[in-house]
Amino acid sequence: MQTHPEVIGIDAMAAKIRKIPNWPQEGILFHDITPVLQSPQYFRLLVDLMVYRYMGQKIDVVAGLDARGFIIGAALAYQLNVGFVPIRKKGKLPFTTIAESYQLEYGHATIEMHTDAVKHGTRVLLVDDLVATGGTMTAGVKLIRKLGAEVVEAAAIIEFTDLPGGKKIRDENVPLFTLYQNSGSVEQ
Ligand SMILES: O=P(O)(O)OC[C@H]1O[C@H](OP(=O)(O)OP(=O)(O)O)[C@H](O)[C@@H]1O
Ligand SMILES: Nc1ncnc2[nH]cnc12
Repeated sequence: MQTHPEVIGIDAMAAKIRKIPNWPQEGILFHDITPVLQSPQYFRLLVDLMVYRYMGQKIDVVAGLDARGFIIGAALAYQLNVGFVPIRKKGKLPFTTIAESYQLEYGHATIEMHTDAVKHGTRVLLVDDLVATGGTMTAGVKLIRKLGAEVVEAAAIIEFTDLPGGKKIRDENVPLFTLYQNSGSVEQ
């Protein structure tokens, strides 16, 4: 019998995202991207799909949101041949910072950015793994804009369609690009 190689595509990549019910708290269906990152084929697909989207868009810098946005964002920045800026959870950056507090699906947090990370007019691509309520991504947009830079687009692997994150980001006049959309809080 003939065997067929696994078809590598967005649907197959999405199927690799592991769903953990009630983590980190009751009622949350946690979407764990580590199986995607562990696979050389799917990690490459994920980064390459974003590289092809942004390679002609005159991106000056990729900003990644703590912590999973660092993994995708740094690989993307390397391939686009631009710098990488980490937007970190409060208290981790050593130089002068600006801060923004926000709510997310399972709590609240504050993120910070170095004041010299971007300049007026810098064209920034903002990256994370997942958009749920959009609180984290929107806080990132606000930080970048406080420094006078432009958010060309916000990009993530997953967008939850049953939460208002996508709308919240687009209401800030920031285009949102996601590879995969699902009703995140409901077991499929
Ligand atoms: O759209 P939102 O409701 O804001 O949720 C999305 C954010 O939540 C997760 O990060 P988390 O704060 O759990 O941090 P981690 O990456 O350090 O786990 C995820 O990686 C996004 O950054
Ligand atoms: N359900 C979820 N899974 C993974 N990361 C998240 N960030 C916010 N909500 C999340």
